[in-house]
Amino acid sequence: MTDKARHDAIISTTLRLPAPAKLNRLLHITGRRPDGYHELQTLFQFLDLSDSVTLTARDDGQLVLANMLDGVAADDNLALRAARLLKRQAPAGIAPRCGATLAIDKRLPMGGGLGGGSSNAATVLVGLNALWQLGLSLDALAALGLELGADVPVFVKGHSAWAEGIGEKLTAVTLDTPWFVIIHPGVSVSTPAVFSDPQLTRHTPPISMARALQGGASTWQNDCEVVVKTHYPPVAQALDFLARFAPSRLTGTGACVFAAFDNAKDAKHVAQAASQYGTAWVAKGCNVSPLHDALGG
Ligand SMILES: C[C@@](CO)(OP(=O)(O)O)[C@H](O)COP(=O)(O)OP(=O)(O)OC[C@H]1O[C@@H](n2ccc(N)nc2=O)[C@H](O)[C@@H]1O
Ligand SMILES: Nc1ncnc2c1ncn2[C@@H]1O[C@H](COP(=O)(O)OP(=O)(O)O)[C@@H](O)[C@H]1O
Repeated sequence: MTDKARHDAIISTTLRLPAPAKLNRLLHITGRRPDGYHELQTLFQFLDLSDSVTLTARDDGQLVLANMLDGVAADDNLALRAARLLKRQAPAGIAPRCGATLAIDKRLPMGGGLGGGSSNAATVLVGLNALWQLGLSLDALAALGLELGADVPVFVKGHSAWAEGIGEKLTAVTLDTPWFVIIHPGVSVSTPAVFSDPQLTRHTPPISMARALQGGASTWQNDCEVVVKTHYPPVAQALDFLARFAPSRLTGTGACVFAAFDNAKDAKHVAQAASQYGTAWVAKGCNVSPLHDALGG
């Protein structure tokens, strides 16, 4: 098929894809790099709780955001930035006609530690790679995604992972898949502010992946928790509420907190009782990202 025939075959295509949330089941900060970024060890897991991203191919070469997100300028929107970045990788013959309209149906709280923005970006990279038939590997897309944010590669790769570096050195792992109650305590936590806090634990001794997995969920900690609890009392209150039922943790730099349950019934019961602590969701952990499920693995 010529480049033009290939392109003509796809211009009327629309893909509606999930952009799932993630949890950091464990998050250790093990050092600080000369560029100010922090070295991490983390266990990423996806949730069956997602934004939805609709990608409609267009042949005028334009990249258009169909809807704006509150407080995010179009040029800063990670979904649009991902599309622009990918378009620059298209072969010269078809690049001028690689266009798309992007519509984001937001369910995930922004800046909540669930990685929604990074996930939107990853879904756009993976989805437009398919729509424009660019044939880039997941590894190549993950490397591109890292230019947009430390969390983008894991969403591109699409499997629960042990991550090191700034979150980009990924080893796929299989974790337990409990039901989670996730609470957003209604405050906004700034990731840069947490990482620049003088009180942050920055030198947790690195552990091996095997040891982290052997220890199991009861041993998993988040090094950002102390600082975030101190500055945001509603986060501390939501953690204390969940801890009445099961071990509770912060995800990422917050503000969302979570706890794991064996069954949906118990999780729903706790979520219903959580209303005074914020917005609560019940979601199941998954080892394969809903994005990759939707694309057929
Ligand atoms: C720490 C995590 C864990 O998942 O937190 P959440 O953002 O999900 O809460 C992430 O790695 C965050 O990833 P992401 O949100 O993509 O971060 P970026 O945009 O790359 O960085 C935002 C800012 O956080 C700081 N930062 C981020 C990651 C890191 N490993 N070290 C850092 O010091 C830097 O100040 C950077 O300017
Ligand atoms: N498509 C997007 N969805 C969500 N947030 C976005 C998006 N594009 C840019 N952002 C910005 O990225 C920040 C981090 O968003 P998000 O990934 O949802 O949270 P976190 O990094 O805390 O897990 C938001 O506060 C917002 O300003």
